[in-house]
Amino acid sequence: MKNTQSKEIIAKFSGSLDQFDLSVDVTLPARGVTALFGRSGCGKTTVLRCLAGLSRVDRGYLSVKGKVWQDGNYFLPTPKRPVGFVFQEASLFPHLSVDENLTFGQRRAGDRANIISRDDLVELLGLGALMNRSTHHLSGGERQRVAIGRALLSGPELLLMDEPLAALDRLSKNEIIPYLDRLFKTLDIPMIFVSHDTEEVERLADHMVIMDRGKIVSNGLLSDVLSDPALFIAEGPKTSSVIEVEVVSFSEVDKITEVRVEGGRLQIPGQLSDVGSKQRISIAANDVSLAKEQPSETTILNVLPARILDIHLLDGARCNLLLSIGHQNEDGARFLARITQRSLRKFDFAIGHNIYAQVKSVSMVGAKI
Ligand SMILES: Nc1ncnc2c1ncn2[C@@H]1O[C@H](COP(=O)(O)OP(=O)(O)OP(=O)(O)O)[C@@H](O)[C@H]1O
Repeated sequence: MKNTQSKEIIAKFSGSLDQFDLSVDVTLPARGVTALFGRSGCGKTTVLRCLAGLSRVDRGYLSVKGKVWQDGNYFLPTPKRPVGFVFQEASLFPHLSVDENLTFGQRRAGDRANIISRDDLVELLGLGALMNRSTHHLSGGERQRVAIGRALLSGPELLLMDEPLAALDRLSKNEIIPYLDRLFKTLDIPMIFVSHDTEEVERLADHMVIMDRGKIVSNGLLSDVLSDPALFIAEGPKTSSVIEVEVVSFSEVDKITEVRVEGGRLQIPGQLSDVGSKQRISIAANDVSLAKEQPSETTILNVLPARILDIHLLDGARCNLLLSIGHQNEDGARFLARITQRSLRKFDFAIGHNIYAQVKSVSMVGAKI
């Protein structure tokens, strides 16, 4: 296997597969979770299959953390790729217990290095009480926890997950996400998961890639991609932006948490977590309204000085505005506001204007280390 200087993942796949045209050229981080997002049929699973070596296009190149897995002359076959693959439905061995399923994964590792000890994995995934159980009677969420554990014990250098939570209902998703969140933060390998669900992406991903019709249309930090006003995902009714914050204080009197964001501060009802901790919050574009002057009397807790960085007209009556917190420069945390085009005209809002953003509600997404 050849080596290259790049320590990231470089993936270039182009060609036709069963009449589907794929044209992907992307560089992904070597650590953390990347969400692969896009409409049904845009090619997400096909990209995962190419990464795993299960599909082969005419022109393919893949290097993972400095090792070339394929290029014009060389193709590392699937069984030799150090990849953990998790599918939508956990394909556990029904005749084996949870413990034995994990052992099977461990055997696959051969002489590949452990990326996590079995004990730590069992602890982080909360599998201790399930070890002697047959896989027949596990819940969907439990099955997926075992499947992810088994994949990670096989010593992968890349973890690929194809809609691992899609078969679960909302309650089961809410149950499994904290386990995955804790686990993923401890792993030093790149993890790529396909998802349709922005809530799960906001919670688990650090990086986001958006596909459309076999091509990559956006690739970057989760917060940057989610706040791109021109992307099709910013057009939906539930569009929201994700911002990293630090908890600054909690008022026992009125139970309000104050957090610091780039360029300002926000107040959030309830006790979020310990002072000093890093968190991730989400602001729905529909919950943001704009004012030209600072409103003198309002019940809204968060009225933020902000600058308009971009305006994107949507079909119909509405538009998305990209805002940056603060009036002094454009380095503040960025988020989207959704207003009507009538209001845009009435107040004559334009790129570069300083305005006041009234944020009606902020929701906690999860803890970030
Ligand atoms: N085995 C196959 N034979 C023929 N065409 C296929 C096959 N698998 C996928 N395709 C086609 O390739 C295209 C991309 O499919 P792919 O499964 O990669 O999309 P996707 O983004 O993962 O979709 P979804 O979100 O619905 O799972 C689609 O047009 C699909 O119909």
